[in-house]
Amino acid sequence: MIKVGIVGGTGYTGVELLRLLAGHHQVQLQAITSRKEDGVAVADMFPSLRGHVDLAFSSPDKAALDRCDVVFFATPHGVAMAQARELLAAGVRIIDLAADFRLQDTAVFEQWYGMPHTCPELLSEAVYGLPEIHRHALAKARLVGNPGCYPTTVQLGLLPLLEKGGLIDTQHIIADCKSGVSGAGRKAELPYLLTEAGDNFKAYGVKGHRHHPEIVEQLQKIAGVPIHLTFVPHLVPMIRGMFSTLYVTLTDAGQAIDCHALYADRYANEPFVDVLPKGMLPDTRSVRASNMLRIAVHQQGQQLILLVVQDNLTKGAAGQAVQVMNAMFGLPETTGLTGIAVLP
Ligand SMILES: NC(=O)C1=CN([C@@H]2O[C@H](COP(=O)(O)OP(=O)(O)OC[C@H]3O[C@@H](n4cnc5c(N)ncnc54)[C@H](OP(=O)(O)O)[C@@H]3O)[C@@H](O)[C@H]2O)C=CC1
Ligand SMILES: CC(=O)N[C@@H](CCC(=O)OP(=O)(O)O)C(=O)O
Repeated sequence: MIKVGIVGGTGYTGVELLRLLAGHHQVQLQAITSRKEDGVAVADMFPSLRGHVDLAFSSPDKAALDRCDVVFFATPHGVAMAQARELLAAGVRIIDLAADFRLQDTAVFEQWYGMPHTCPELLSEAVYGLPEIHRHALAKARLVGNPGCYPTTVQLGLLPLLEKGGLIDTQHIIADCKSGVSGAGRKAELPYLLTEAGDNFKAYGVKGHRHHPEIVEQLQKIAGVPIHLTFVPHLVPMIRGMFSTLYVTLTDAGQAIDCHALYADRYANEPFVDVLPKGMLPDTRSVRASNMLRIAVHQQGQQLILLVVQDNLTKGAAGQAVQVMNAMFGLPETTGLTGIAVLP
C-alpha cells in the first residue's frame, strides 16, 4: 500500500483528492492536514466521505508527513517549497498541485507569483506532471510540479501538432479559455459570490495571467521553436468544468494532412484523452468529476479549431495528480480514476 499524506485537505482540490484516493485500492491515507480544522473529523466536514475516510484533519506535522511514501500539496503557492527539502531528505516523494515546481526559471516564478523561490536547486530535478508527455520521467521522480488547470487543456490541445512540427503558424496561437468558479479555490471573496459570479460571464487576466509563462515554456519544449500565444481566461457561472477553444493557422504542410487522424493516432492509447469523432462537439458535462479530457478537431480551410474540455478539479488538478502518483509508483495510470462523468 502507498502511504499518502495530503497537505491542504479542506480546499477544493484537497477534497477532490480525498474523493479519488478513498476509492483507490492501493492507497492508505496517513495524514490529512488543515490548520483551521485541526482535530475535526474529515467525514464531519465532508459527509460524502462518511464510511470512506475515518481520519481527522491534523495540523501540518512534519513527523506524520515523514511517515508517508508520497505527500500531495493541495495548498497555495509557496507552501510546498518551504517543506520540500526536508520531506525529500526523509525519503518522501512530493506532488505539488501549486506552481512552486512548474516553472524552471526562478525570475519568471518570482515575477508572476510575487515571492522568492526558496529552493531553486530542486527545480532541475522536478518533473512537470503531465503524464501524456512525461510518464517515463515520472516513474523515477521524487518531486513533481502538477500543471495548472488551463495549461493542461492548452498543452494537450496542441501537442499532436507541435510534436510533428511545421504544421501550424507557431507565432499566432489563440487560447480562449473558460473556467468554472471552483478554479478560484474555496475562499470567500467578492468576485466569487453567487450574486457576482452567477448569471454572469466575464474575462479576466487579459493583461497577463500567471499560466501564460507556464504554457509557453512547456509548448516551446514540445515544439523546439519560439511560440507566441494569446491567452484569455474567462469565469463562467458553473461550479466545475473548463472549456478551452484553441485557434491555429495551418501551414501548407498542415493543410495537406488529416488533422483529425493525427489527433486520433496520437491519443489512441491515452486512457484520459478522448478525441471525439468528426463533427461531434464537446461539453463540460461530459467530463464532470471524471479524469477524462475530450478534444474535438474542426478544420475550416486553413484554420484549425480545437475544442477541449476537462473538469478543472479532476484532470485539471487532483485527478491528474493521482494519475501522476500511479505513474510514479508503477501502477496502471487508470487505478482509482475510472469514474464516469456525473450527469446531469
Ligand atoms: N481549484 C482548481 O481548479 C485548481 C487549483 N490548483 C492549485 O491547487 C492548489 C490548491 O487549490 P485549491 O484546492 O483550489 O485551494 P483552496 O484555497 O480551496 O484550499 C487551500 C488549502 O490549503 C490549506 N492551506 C492554506 N495555506 C496553508 C499553509 N500556509 N500551510 C498549509 N496549508 C495551507 C488550507 O487549509 P488551512 O488553511 O486550514 O490549513 C486549504 O485546505 C493551489 O495552489 C491552486 O492554485 C491547480 C489546478 C486547479
Ligand atoms: C477561475 C480561476 O480563478 N482560476 C484560477 C486558476 C486555477 C489554477 O489552476 O491555478 P494555479 O496555477 O493557481 O494552480 C485563476 O485563474 O487564478
